[in-house]
Amino acid sequence: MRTIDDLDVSGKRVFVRADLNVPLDGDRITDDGRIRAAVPTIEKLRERGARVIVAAHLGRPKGAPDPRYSLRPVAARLGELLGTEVAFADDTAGESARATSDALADGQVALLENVRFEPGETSKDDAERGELADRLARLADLYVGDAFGAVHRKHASVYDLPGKLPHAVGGLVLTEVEVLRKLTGEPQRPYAVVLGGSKVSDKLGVIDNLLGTADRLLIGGGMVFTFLKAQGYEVGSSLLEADQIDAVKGYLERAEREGVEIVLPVDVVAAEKFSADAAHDAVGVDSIPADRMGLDIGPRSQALFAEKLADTRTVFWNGPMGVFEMEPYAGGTRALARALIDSGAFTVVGGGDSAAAVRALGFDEAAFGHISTGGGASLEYLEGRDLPGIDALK
Ligand SMILES: Nc1ncnc2c1ncn2[C@@H]1O[C@H](COP(=O)(O)OP(=O)(O)OP(=O)(O)O)[C@@H](O)[C@H]1O
Ligand SMILES: O=C(O)[C@H](O)COP(=O)(O)O
Repeated sequence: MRTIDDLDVSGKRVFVRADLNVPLDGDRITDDGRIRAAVPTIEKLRERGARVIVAAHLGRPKGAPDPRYSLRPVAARLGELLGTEVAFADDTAGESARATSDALADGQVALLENVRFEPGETSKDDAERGELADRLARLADLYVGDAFGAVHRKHASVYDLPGKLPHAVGGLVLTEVEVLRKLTGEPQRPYAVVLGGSKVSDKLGVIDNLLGTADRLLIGGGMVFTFLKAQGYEVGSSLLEADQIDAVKGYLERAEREGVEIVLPVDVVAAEKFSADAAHDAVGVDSIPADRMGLDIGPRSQALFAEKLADTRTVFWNGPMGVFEMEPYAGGTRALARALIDSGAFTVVGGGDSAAAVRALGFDEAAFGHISTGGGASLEYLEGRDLPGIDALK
């Protein structure tokens, strides 16, 4: 793969696909880790006289403009971090984008509005994605793929656009891949993978593959309830992927056959509603009330998970153990991060919210082996799957 050092960027319009999918509270950015991670590549291109056009997605809007998912606040933060103004285009590939791109001088930076406001970005239809990629290609002379957190998505700006412009891989993607490679070769054992979070349907599928490589799989977060249901427990109004229950039963059987230990919570914090001030209690997994939802793993599970991690030598963790953004449900994630540090294992934490949780809960990032910007992307890399956003750069 060509890197940005192989490109002659001076005076050229360089399209950088970054992952700037940061958590927001209204229009306040609650963790800017992904923006910080995007800065070095942009900075390097600017220094070499490029006109940098940054594109990214935010959240999962439905292929149409939605002010809740505007990247405007991100443009402001990116400008602060770069120490220069970042122009903002009100659309992604329309008139504003063209005018903004045309107005850039050497060394200047612009950010386009959320690429997912365009239905072509996430379309399953090759022609529809191709049409958007054609419009994006007209904005630039060169393409740099640096959105590590989104390289597992076969999306127009990640997968189709590099085919239409001379392209290179960005520094963030290179760094991430270099670290993750350590986990795919011969990881030091015991090797544990901890899965949590809320993108349950996305991530349940990786388990089958992980059973072939990990010695131990610890399950927390919203992922828990499909497992509990598969074991015959009632889960109240917790997150549940009902159509995955049979698949999960299969994973449990395969794990048993192959001697991979799957560690599930023994208690959860069950709340009346999805709110910080809702009534909540820790209950055994066999007694989740029908009108409550599990929003964190409970104290007995925290102790169990710490015990199961104590002797590990390598750990990959993706997905918070609970809704850490609300203090009553942050205990599981806090305890897990502490247990990882105490284990002394080589630990990779992956994912936008997982990394944000580590920082929000006050842990020192240096206490972990690596904090990756990609959650789903890292998991798919570890599975050995083809990643469209990397393949397209080859
Ligand atoms: N039991 C639960 N019920 C509902 N939401 C949960 C639960 N446990 C955790 N979460 C939520 O999961 C979210 C993070 O999940 P997600 O799968 O997106 O992780 P991530 O680290 O951001 O990975 P990625 O980079 O793939 O998005 C958090 O916002 C957290 O509040
Ligand atoms: O948050 C992430 O993992 C990446 O930004 C990709 O987002 P997505 O899961 O909505 O495609």
